[in-house]
Amino acid sequence: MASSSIKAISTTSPFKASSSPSSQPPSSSKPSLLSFLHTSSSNPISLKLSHSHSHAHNSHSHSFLITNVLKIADSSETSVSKSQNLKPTSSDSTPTILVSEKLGEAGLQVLRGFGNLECAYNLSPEELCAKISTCDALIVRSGTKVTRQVFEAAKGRLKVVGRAGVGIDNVDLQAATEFGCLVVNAPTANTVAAAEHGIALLTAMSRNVAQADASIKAGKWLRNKYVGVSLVGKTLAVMGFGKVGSEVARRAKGLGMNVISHDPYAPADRARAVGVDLVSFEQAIATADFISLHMPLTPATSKVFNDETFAKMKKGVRIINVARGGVIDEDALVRALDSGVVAQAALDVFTEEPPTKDSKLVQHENVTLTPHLGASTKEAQEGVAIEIAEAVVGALKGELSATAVNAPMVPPEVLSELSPYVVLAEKLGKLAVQLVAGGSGITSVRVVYKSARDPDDLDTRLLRAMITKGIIEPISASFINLVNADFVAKQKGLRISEERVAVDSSPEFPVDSIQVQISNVGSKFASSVSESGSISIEGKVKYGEPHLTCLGSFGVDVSLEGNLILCRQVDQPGMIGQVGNILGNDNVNVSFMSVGRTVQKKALMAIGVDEEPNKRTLEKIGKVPDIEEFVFLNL
Ligand SMILES: NC(=O)C1=CN([C@@H]2O[C@H](COP(=O)(O)OP(=O)(O)OC[C@H]3O[C@@H](n4cnc5c(N)ncnc54)[C@H](O)[C@@H]3O)[C@@H](O)[C@H]2O)C=CC1
Ligand SMILES: O=C(O)C(=O)COP(=O)(O)O
Repeated sequence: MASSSIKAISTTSPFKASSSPSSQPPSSSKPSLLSFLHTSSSNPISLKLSHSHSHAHNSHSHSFLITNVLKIADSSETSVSKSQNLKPTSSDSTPTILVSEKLGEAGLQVLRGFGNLECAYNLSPEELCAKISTCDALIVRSGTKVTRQVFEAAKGRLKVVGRAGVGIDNVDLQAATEFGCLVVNAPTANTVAAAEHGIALLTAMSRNVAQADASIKAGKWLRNKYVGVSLVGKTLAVMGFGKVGSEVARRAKGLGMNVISHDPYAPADRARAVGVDLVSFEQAIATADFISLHMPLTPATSKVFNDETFAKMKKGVRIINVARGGVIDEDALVRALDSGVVAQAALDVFTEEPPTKDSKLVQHENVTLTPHLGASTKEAQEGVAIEIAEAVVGALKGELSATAVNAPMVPPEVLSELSPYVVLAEKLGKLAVQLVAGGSGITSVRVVYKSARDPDDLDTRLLRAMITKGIIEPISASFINLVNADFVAKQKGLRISEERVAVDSSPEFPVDSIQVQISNVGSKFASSVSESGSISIEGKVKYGEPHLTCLGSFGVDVSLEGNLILCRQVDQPGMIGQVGNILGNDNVNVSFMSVGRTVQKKALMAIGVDEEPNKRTLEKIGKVPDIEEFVFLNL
């Protein structure tokens, strides 16, 4: 029903259609705290916009509302995610946290104080999959592979994976994102430990400490065999000038080494501040006497040290790897060691851990090995354990983690400032989609933020995620959260473009208004169609509350709460009374009423009602002469 003059009646909103009745969350759900970060694409959930949802919004402060956006562990909400195929949580719905590798006691204490803690080490992949559907959080180190199968086996219950350390190459981030599972890591507490281990390997290797130790224990006294090389004055190439790399560089400078670094993303001034020149990859490997690896394992860095690159190195180069085994082609390294291109290697990490005992690399005389000990100091392990425990507990409480790996990191102060706009964004998304005829076929959404702020000073990712949530959830079985909003939008072919318009208002407020435009769709309420042919609505935050301020070309001022009847009518006396009478006679309580008008003698009436009027009442409104169209919306 897209035509402008036809009375468009929507008594049964498509947003209440459920994909499968059994998958419907209980209508008594509070706003889904758990739900925002929690999703399960394998676990379709119908998306009835229950009244209680709106009521809860009404009755809580914005600090509560923002938790609606972020919180994932509200006990009363677990039923949303468990509505099908899911094993029940523990009966008291306290979150269950599985720790699958050894974690420092201080971190375990934090976890015990918050949820049911289960420590189960050395689980096989099958055992992990069997267990995971009873867990809300999983904490791992580098030894647990958190694969897609794990997320599938979680059946929607797993909300956060905490990596007690830096490297997240053992977690399938894509799968985590698709399943709406937040991944957090502990990126800072083991930096020094890893750097110190790098230096330990550098010095031990250059003076053959491990080999000499083994020989003396074997009853030998080989003073001539284990003559080493000096470090002072030698060139060290630090590959990856991040947290660990820069600490290694600093320490190597202290040893009198000339340090260069290659890192395509590191700022040159940060390197200069440590007295390090950033150089190209080729230059680094061609000039270095020692090469220390400190980049993450990614598709771009996988086997970046291979036959071709070893061939470009200075003959007799020495390599230290405390990063990830996968950045080196290990067979190529054996060849380079055999040919003498690489004089020595010191390795803490391996493509496969543990490496096989008979691996040529492991057995090579010129190779010094440690079993992934970079982070293994008492201090680092306690620090990492606390860092990850706090991040996981925070995530389970619904706070956005500063160490989220697969979700926008929004600092708490930004979050608190944006909170009313986050609510507005979701409401606008929900409202916009309800204006689309049939509620579907949306492919292109344009969002215009009017703001007096400098564009760099306005982070819209959260707002975009909420608009996406508002648009997609009511019309699909997807459950959207901050983790998977962009992914689900893309999957559904929904393109969301954003535009910022500078306005001359107070920069004290981050956003002046948010406009949502949906193009190339029919509208069930023609008045919402702007001159450009798109459904267009605009909202503002007023007194901390979301308000609809523009609908198509009509200026309105309507609180975006609860149930709303929008009527377009001839601008003449008596219209409000007639509609008000119908509602009153049918026992429908009106919470507010607002009228906007245009010069063409058209008026737009917005009526807030306590509950959805029945079909007959709505039909009576439709029959009022001079009401040209109307729509019922549930916000
Ligand atoms: N052996 C162990 O126990 C430990 C290993 N690690 C590993 O060390 C590595 C570095 O950790 P952090 O310094 O904390 O991480 P980080 O993220 O602070 O630093 C990584 C740096 O690598 C750079 N980088 C990315 N791609 C690169 C490329 N193609 N070439 C050169 N540089 C590139 C990044 O720009 C970044 O500056 C990670 O792989 C981590 O998993 C970290 C701690 C302990
Ligand atoms: O933090 C990292 O990236 C590490 O490699 C440390 O690994 P671990 O926690 O000791 O298994």
